Amino acid sequence: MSQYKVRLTDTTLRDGSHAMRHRFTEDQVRKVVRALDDAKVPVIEVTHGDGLAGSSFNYGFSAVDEMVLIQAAAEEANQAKIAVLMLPGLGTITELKEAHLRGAKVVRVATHCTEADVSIEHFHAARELGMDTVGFLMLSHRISPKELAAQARIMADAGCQCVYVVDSAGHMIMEDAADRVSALVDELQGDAEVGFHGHQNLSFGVTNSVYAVRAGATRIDGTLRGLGAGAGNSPTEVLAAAFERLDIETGVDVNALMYAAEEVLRPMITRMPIMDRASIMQGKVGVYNSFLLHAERAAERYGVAAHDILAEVGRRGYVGGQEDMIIDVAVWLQSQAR
Ligand SMILES: CC[C@H](O)CC(=O)C(=O)O
Ligand SMILES: [Mn+2]
Repeated sequence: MSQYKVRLTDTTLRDGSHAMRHRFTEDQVRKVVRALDDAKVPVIEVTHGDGLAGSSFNYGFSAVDEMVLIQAAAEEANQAKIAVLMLPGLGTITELKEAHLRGAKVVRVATHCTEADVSIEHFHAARELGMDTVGFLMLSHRISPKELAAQARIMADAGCQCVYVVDSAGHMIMEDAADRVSALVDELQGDAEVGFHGHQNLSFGVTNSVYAVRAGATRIDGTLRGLGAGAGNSPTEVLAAAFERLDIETGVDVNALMYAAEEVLRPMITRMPIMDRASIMQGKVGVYNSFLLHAERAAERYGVAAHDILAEVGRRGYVGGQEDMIIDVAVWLQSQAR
């Protein structure tokens, strides 16, 4: 019997939505959910890339109302639970209740790593609805393992059943992930599980996930073909194959996942995330991956380089939710060039 057991969550239809500019159609969602469900992936996340109610001028409009997509996903899934992401303040309990009515069974409440207290009400509401609850501490590299563990404690005390170390910038390298996961496991003492969400900016998404599992994480995120924000996520099919080789039990069908990645998702992809100059810069300086497309748009508009914008955003320490301030940086860089 394997020493390690892990529950995979696939977020192609949420984090992958960033790379798709939030253009997934209902038919695409149905096909991807069917394929992931056939591969026995236990949790599938479906929402606008920025979570419930993310469809907006600031974050980019969804092609199809996310509630329609959530319901379609719930209709297609036989064994998988459908998860939704929410950022308190953007998504509210009103949207959470509607997502639940449409069939969502899991909510992942995402906050900046120092702001766990803004999730308390959302966890209370989700538990009252009978949903599974997950906390998502974004940009987890920005604070020490000990400080992160204190934030995880706030989430667990509010009713969160699994707290994730989230490498939103793909900045972490091996022990960065392991030390944070260990600190959370020590702090939570079984009051909540610990998860890990990796990105590929420095090509460590899968390796960091292995380190996270060995440090005690029991839930790991991925996306098919690594479709996701910035340089993309840890690819679910690679995680599954690597875990199989390492005797880490996932319960998924690796061949069915490879089919899902290659035959089902690949033809839908309009922009494949890569480790290019801008996304490597995000990993190097620790900038939120969701900023990439915003920086590219500002770069084109103001005639400056996206990687320069992202480097400056890193110096200024911006966090998720400050997307509009990327324009300030682009304007400032343009003025410096004159
Ligand atoms: C919108 C939140 C963000 O994309 C969540 C996430 O996947 C991350 O921080 O990596
Ligand atoms: Mn992500």
